[in-house]
Amino acid sequence: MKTAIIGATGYGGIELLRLLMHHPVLKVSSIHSFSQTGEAICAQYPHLQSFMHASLQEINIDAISETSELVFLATPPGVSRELTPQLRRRGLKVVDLSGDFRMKEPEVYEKWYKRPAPAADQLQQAVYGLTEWKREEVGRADLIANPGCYATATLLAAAPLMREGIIDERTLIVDAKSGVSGAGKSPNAMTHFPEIHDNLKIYKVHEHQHVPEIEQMLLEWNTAAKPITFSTHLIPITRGIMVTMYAQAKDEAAARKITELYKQSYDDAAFVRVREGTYPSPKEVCGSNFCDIGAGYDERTGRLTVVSVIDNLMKGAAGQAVQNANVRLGLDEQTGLQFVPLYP
Ligand SMILES: NC(=O)C1=CN([C@@H]2O[C@H](COP(=O)(O)OP(=O)(O)OC[C@H]3O[C@@H](n4cnc5c(N)ncnc54)[C@H](OP(=O)(O)O)[C@@H]3O)[C@@H](O)[C@H]2O)C=CC1
Ligand SMILES: CC(=O)N[C@@H](CCC(=O)OP(=O)(O)O)C(=O)O
Repeated sequence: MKTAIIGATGYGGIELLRLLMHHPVLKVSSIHSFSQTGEAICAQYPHLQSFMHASLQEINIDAISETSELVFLATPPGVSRELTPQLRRRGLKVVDLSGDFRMKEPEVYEKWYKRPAPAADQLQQAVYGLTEWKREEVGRADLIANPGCYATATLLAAAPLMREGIIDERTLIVDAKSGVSGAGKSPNAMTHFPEIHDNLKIYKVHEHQHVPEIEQMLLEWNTAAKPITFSTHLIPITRGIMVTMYAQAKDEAAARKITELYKQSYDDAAFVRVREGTYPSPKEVCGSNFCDIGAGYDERTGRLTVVSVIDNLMKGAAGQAVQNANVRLGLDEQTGLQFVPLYP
C-alpha cells in the first residue's frame, strides 16, 4: 500500500521511515517536511545514506492524495487537527502519532493541550490505537489516534488491574521516566546536554498531557476509575520509557497471583512480554516494539508494584503506528516489526 509520512524529519518520522524501508506491504511513496522541502533526507540524516535518497516534499494534500492511500502524521500537536480532515475528505486512511485525536471530548483536549480541539464528530470517529486492547476497532478505523508514549506503557501495565478490579481505584500512582528522544529533535533548556547529562528532572507535575488519555481509557475499563497521580521524569538515556506503578490491592488472593493475571491477559499479545519474578529495564526493549512487564505483591503493605518498559520511538510511537496500520490492513500485526532488541 502506498504510504506518505508527514513530519518525516522528526524523531518519530525518521523511525517510521526505518520501519517502512523493510515492510513488505507498506511502501513509502513520499516524505514531507514543514521547513526543509527540496532537501534529500539522507543529507540531514546521514545514517540513511545508501538506503534512501528521496527528497523532502512540501505538504500538498492534493498531491499526497494522488500518490498515497495511507498517511502517517508525525507532527506536533495542532497540525493533525488541520490536515486530517483534508486527508479524510480525499479518502485517505490516517494514523496520527500526535495527541490531536486521542480524546473524545473537545473541552478535555483544550484544557490539557491549551489549543483548539478538532471538531467533536471527528474526535468521535477516531479510534484510540492501543492495539492490544482495541484490535477490533482499529481493524475498522480510517482515523487511528496513536497513543502517547507514556500512556502506552502506563495503560498496558494498568489494564489487567483495572479490568479485573483487583486494586482500590483511588490509589493508583504512576511514576514514569523517559529518555530524551521523547522530547523530539529540537533541543531546549531542559534537554540540553549539560542540563540532563548526569542528572534527572521531574517535569509537567500534575499537568502532563497524557493524563486525560490514560484516565479516559481507565474509565472505559472500569467505571470506578479515579483521577491518577502521574509524574514524569526526564532521564539521561536516548530511548526508553520506564513506568513504575503502585496501587493498594483490594483482592488479596488475586494480588498474590499477579504474574499469572498478566500472563493470561497478554496470552495472545505478541508484543507484550511478562516477566516471572523479575522486573524489566528499558534497554531490554530498545529498538523493538515490545512492552515488557514485571509485577509483584508486597504482603507487608498490601500494595502491588508493576513495572513496564517500552522504546518510546517504537511501541511508544512509530512501532505501534505500524502495528495499527497492519491491523487495519488485515495483516499479521507483527509484519515488519519482528526485531530482537538492540542489546547491550
Ligand atoms: N518522540 C517521541 O518519543 C514521541 C512523539 N510523539 C508525538 O509524535 C509527534 C512527532 O514527534 P517527534 O517526532 O518527536 O517531533 P519532532 O520535533 O522530532 O519532529 C516534528 C516533525 O513535524 C514537522 N513539523 C513541525 N511543525 C510543523 C507544522 N507546522 N506543520 C507540519 N509539520 C510540522 C517537522 O518538520 P521540519 O522540522 O522538517 O520542518 C518534523 O518533521 C508529536 O506530536 C509527538 O508528541 C508520540 C509518541 C512518542
Ligand atoms: C521526554 C518528553 O518530553 N516527552 C514528551 C512526550 C511526547 C509525546 O508523546 O507527546 P504527545 O502527547 O504529543 O504524543 C512529553 O513529556 O511531553
